Amino acid sequence: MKPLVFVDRRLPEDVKHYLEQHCTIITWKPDEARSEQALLHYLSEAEGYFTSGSMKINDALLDAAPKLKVVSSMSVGYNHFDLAAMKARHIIGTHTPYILDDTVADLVFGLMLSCSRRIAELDRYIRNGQWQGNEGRKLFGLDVHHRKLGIIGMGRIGEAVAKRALYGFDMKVSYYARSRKPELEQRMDVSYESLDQLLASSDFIVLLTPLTPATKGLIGAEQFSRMQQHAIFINASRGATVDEQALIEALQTGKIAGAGLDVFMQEPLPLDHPFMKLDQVVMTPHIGSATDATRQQMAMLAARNLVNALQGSEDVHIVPELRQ
Ligand SMILES: NC(=O)C1=CN([C@@H]2O[C@H](COP(=O)(O)OP(=O)(O)OC[C@H]3O[C@@H](n4cnc5c(N)ncnc54)[C@H](OP(=O)(O)O)[C@@H]3O)[C@@H](O)[C@H]2O)C=CC1
Ligand SMILES: O=CC(=O)O
Repeated sequence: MKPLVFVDRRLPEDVKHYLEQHCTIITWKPDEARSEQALLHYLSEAEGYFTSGSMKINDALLDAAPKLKVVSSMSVGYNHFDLAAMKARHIIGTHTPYILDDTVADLVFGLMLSCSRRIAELDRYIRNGQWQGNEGRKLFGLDVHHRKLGIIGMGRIGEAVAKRALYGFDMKVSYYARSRKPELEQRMDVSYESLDQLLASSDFIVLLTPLTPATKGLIGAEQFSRMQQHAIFINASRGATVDEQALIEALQTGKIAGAGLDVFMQEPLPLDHPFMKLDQVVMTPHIGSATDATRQQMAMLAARNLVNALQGSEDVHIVPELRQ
């Protein structure tokens, strides 16, 4: 008998077809309200759960899903996994690393360029009928090329960002991570700096760590105070890695020049959020990996992870903390 799996999102046709060959799929009914209660009901019989990160995989969910063996997340980040709760129940938790690196790195560069050359702000300027044609320096921005980029979290995506900076924009690149990376430093012209050094010396600072207990609030008031006044800060990791109130103050008081944000403490961001009033902030709605091609590959990889894990195959991207 095929295992029952709950799928919490619409799948591309070929991914659905692949899953159906190996599993019996249950999913939301058309127009069904996506309540937690309904989800727990669906999960009560499921052996597999295909998710995208919107639900916390915690004790409450796992208690309601006694047959669950595998949670396959269509994301590389897995801060929605309560690792202790999953470990205690021997749940296999999988994610989709590598295939989205270039797509996310492209967005990071988009945010860097948009902040420094004021693309979003000046788009609004034209649309508002403000363009006179004699503005001069008023519309000037900052160069990206030949400046210094500091990457906090030099993993898969960090490396893809570094590549663009070094080979596309002739930038100087330094990084901070938990461990120093001699192999990477040999392969690419990047150098390790302490967090404080990196913050003080970089023109652009890109945050790309996972959200963990150690990175929660990693960048706060003290860190913003170390940055240069012309620095531009980009967060593409998770909202909670930054103290948003401290970021707002740093922007309002001119401690830093701008911020490009793809992730927020509260998503979707409420309309009355202070970021909305800051022209020097460029925001995107958590779309780092959101291209058709990349999302298609992520969906297929998540489906293969689910099927392979249910079949006991080792060809599965289990998150590091849950590997045997
Ligand atoms: N905005 C979006 O749409 C997307 C956001 N993301 C986010 O990006 C994150 C990174 O993804 P990816 O590059 O694949 O992950 P990796 O695991 O490859 O890289 C993570 C990096 O963060 C570093 N790191 C971890 N903990 C700390 C810490 N406490 N202090 C300093 N550095 C730390 C790691 O250090 P070390 O190498 O020393 O272990 C590593 O260099 C994801 O977890 C997710 O949150 C991912 C995809 C899309
Ligand atoms: O935020 C997206 C992810 O893949 O993680």
